[in-house]
Amino acid sequence: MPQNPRPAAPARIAVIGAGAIGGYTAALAGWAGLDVTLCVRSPLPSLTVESGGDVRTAAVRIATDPARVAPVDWVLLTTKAQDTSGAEGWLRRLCGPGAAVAVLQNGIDQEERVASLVPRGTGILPTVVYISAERTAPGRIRHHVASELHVPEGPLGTRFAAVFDGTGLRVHPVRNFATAAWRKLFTNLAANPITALLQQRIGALAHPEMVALTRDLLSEAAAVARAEGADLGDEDITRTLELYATAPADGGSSMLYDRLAGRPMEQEFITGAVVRAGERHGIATPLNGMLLTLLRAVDRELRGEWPAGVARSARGGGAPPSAAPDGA
Ligand SMILES: NC(=O)C1=CN([C@@H]2O[C@H](COP(=O)(O)OP(=O)(O)OC[C@H]3O[C@@H](n4cnc5c(N)ncnc54)[C@H](OP(=O)(O)O)[C@@H]3O)[C@@H](O)[C@H]2O)C=CC1
Ligand SMILES: CC(C)(CO)C(=O)C(=O)O
Repeated sequence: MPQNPRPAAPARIAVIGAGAIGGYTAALAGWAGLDVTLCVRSPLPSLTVESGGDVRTAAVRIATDPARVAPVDWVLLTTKAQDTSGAEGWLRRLCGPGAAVAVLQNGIDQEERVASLVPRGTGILPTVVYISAERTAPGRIRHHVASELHVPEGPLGTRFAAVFDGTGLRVHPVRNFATAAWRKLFTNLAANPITALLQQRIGALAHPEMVALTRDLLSEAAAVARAEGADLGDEDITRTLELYATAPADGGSSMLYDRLAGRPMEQEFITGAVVRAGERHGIATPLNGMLLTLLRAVDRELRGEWPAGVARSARGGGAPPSAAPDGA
């Protein structure tokens, strides 16, 4: 028996995406001594995270080319859901034998989104993200509140929780993951579309009219969630309203940040997931449907797909055409 066995090598982690969630989770893992490679689409000199008044540079290696990375133990996929297929090059290089991918994305179909993009036999861990963070500039992340992930109970979830033990990121394996995913979706169904459409922060949801609208949106979604097999009830609606009421008023949502930065939004995977599931079960979702239609209109503008003359910017900031001239 050797007298001084060598300590086990730190787990090798690759995080795909250097946005709010990727940047924050990569930084926590790096500060805890894990071996972290941050896989980026847009090159960055470094990554800095601001949390609780502290500003620190993350201890991560930054990679820009999938051809130059080696297989790791865990891949954290943190792109927006609509960018999942664009990450295939990274996934195929990073997933060797024994590797697993944790999908840190909002919505309900995380596993299905990734299954065809990874080598056969790669473990896929859908992951519910309870973190509020914002990319304020390239390579600069502001952490607002919370550092929790929920994963399905089982060997993969246990392995994942063990890797992140002591990093500050709390990983909770949960028995009924479908319910956990829908419960998280509830927290997005009002916050994300409403903040993005209004371009206002979470504090906007505190007004009594917004509370009533949120309750109606979530009641509609609860019927769909139950039809999908999730165990959600009125207490989940109340819990979500409490969450909004106690969230920092100046926090936002990932959809608001996309709108403000002019990036495509995730509406098809959040509001769209409810509307599509409602259609499958013959359950009407008029409020969510209306939000989806409005979000799609904004998204077309963000993608530059508006017919000429229709975009908001084309109307300019001047007086409407019918306004009477000064002094008339
Ligand atoms: N922000 C939040 O508070 C929360 C977000 N979520 C969810 O987490 C997920 C991630 O959100 P968030 O971190 O906010 O998103 P961001 O937009 O902040 O970050 C996404 C990152 O993915 C990168 N990316 C996209 N495609 C690729 C690619 N092919 N290769 C490498 N990087 C790529 C983007 O690169 P580029 O810099 O080039 O745009 C960007 O840096 C979403 O599903 C969101 O809904 C969940 C809970 C809270
Ligand atoms: C709004 C929040 C932080 C959860 O409530 C979120 O999940 C998001 O920004 O997408």
